[in-house]
Amino acid sequence: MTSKDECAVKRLNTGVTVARLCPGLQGRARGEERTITQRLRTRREEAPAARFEAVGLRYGTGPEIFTDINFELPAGSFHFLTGASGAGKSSLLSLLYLAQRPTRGTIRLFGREVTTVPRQQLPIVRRRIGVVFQDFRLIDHLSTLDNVALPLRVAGISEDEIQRHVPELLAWVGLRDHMHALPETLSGGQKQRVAIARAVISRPDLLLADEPTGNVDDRIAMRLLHLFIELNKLGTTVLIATHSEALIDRFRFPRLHLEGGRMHRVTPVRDAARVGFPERGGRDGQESTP
Ligand SMILES: Nc1ncnc2c1ncn2[C@@H]1O[C@H](COP(=O)(O)OP(=O)(O)OP(=O)(O)O)[C@@H](O)[C@H]1O
Repeated sequence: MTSKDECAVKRLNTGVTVARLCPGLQGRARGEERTITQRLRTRREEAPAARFEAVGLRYGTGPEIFTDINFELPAGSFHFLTGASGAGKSSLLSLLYLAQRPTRGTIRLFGREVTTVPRQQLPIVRRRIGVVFQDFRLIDHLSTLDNVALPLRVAGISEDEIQRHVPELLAWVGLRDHMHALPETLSGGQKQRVAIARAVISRPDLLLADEPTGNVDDRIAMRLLHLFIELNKLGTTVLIATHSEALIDRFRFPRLHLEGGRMHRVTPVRDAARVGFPERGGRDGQESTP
């Protein structure tokens, strides 16, 4: 990472800059930002970003990996998703981004029942979701810049806007010198940052990230977390699947923990009294003292 990139990443704490960098889609044009207070007021009236009711899942004829999952992601919330390897974190995320349907139960996204939605209507819901996949899923023949620009191009954002925002966001995540590189020439950590930039560039309503800091060092991991937090302050509901105790300990966000096919809500002990009560921008978790 160059020193210019480092300065850029430090600016992430402002939030205002993230709003400028990630222009968003559909009615969230630049210059039309709602204030945090307006967002808070609106959020109270918003349906939960996601709601699972008695959800079960099995692959083929295998055992049920989820027996009875019930939980809700309130609009604008920030949660970590934890669980031992094989507990079902990636499977839960795949239900949330509609890559598969549950064996039973009901899933609502943004207030809409999606379990039975016809397949051709799924892209409308998916467009509101940004995903950072554990295996990145970059498009091999597209450069870093083109991979990240993809959601904006699909949404019909002008090339002018794309050329203004994408390079700046890439510089922020430390990829200024790799904008024209193909994925095969990037390290695991660099690919991960491309995947993150692609997921956040459209300022989705719901951001799902599967081990988004698994391939980077602690310093960059903290910076990427700040990017998610700033996005969350702008209204995005965030769910991050992670094994990283460093992240979980350092940031006092509530945890959804998968174990034995069920979901358990874990309230950060240090912050137990405050969880659920909006504070500093309405988040129910904040970074603890480093
Ligand atoms: N496509 C699939 N077909 C069959 N079984 C699967 C499939 N995907 C996952 N599983 C099984 O479902 C269970 C949950 O897997 P999943 O990958 O969701 O767990 P995880 O918590 O994300 O694990 P990790 O932390 O190791 O990434 C495991 O037993 C796994 O073998």
